[in-house]
Amino acid sequence: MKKELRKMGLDILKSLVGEERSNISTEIEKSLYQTDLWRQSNVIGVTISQVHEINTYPLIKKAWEEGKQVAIPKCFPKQNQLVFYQLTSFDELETVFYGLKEPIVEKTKKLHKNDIDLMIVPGLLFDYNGYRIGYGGGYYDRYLVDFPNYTVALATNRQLIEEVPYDVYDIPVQHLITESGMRY
Ligand SMILES: Nc1nc2c(c(=O)[nH]1)N(C=O)[C@@H](CNc1ccc(C(=O)N[C@@H](CCC(=O)O)C(=O)O)cc1)CN2
Ligand SMILES: Nc1ncnc2c1ncn2[C@@H]1O[C@H](COP(=O)(O)OP(=O)(O)OP(=O)(O)O)[C@@H](O)[C@H]1O
Repeated sequence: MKKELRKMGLDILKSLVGEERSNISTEIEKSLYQTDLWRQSNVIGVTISQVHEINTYPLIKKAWEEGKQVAIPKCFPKQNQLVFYQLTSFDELETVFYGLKEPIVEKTKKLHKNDIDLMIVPGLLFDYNGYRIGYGGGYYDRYLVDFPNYTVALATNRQLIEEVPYDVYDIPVQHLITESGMRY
């Protein structure tokens, strides 16, 4: 079930191309910047987007411009664990498995969970209760168990569906922002 939905979510993201893709990204960004979530957060946790994902590069640049700190995850696959590092320049990234870009440990400083004010959680499909389908690593579900601050996801309206099946360990996101604004 989750597997088919994962493919569906991935297909939706991959179907976004050209001007439509950039318009959606811009609308999502504008909505995010208008929220208190963004304005009141000094440290933003966010992934380095891949080509088919909602573009996070502009958000990262905007955060730096506004004097915010940016925390980027690195995967530790053996424990399925994420650790966040403070990125101050795109030169501090390296490409790892699946073409994922991650912070270079030697060039960046580790950030503690409590220090991240707003976590932008990636996902492929979402429902109205904040349940999400991710890539299946369970990385975020594990990380968010004792995450004390705010969570938000960015997606196109097409990634928002009636109901996502969830398990006991799934942690819903608190907020979802699409090209129509903050949906919840
Ligand atoms: N840009 C970006 N970076 C990101 C994420 C993301 O969604 N987007 N992540 C979001 O979480 C984390 C990486 N997520 C990952 C999720 C799964 C696998 C993985 O190894 N998948 C296996 C199948 C796992 C299984 O089904 O048990 C595979 O593809 O072989 C790797 C990384 C952190 N960085
Ligand atoms: N808190 C947890 N403790 C132990 N195992 C977990 C936990 N959360 C998730 N898992 C395991 O991780 C695997 C993947 O979970 P799931 O399918 O929900 O991933 P996902 O939400 O799509 O991925 P992600 O959280 O990385 O975006 C599951 O097989 C589950 O057993």
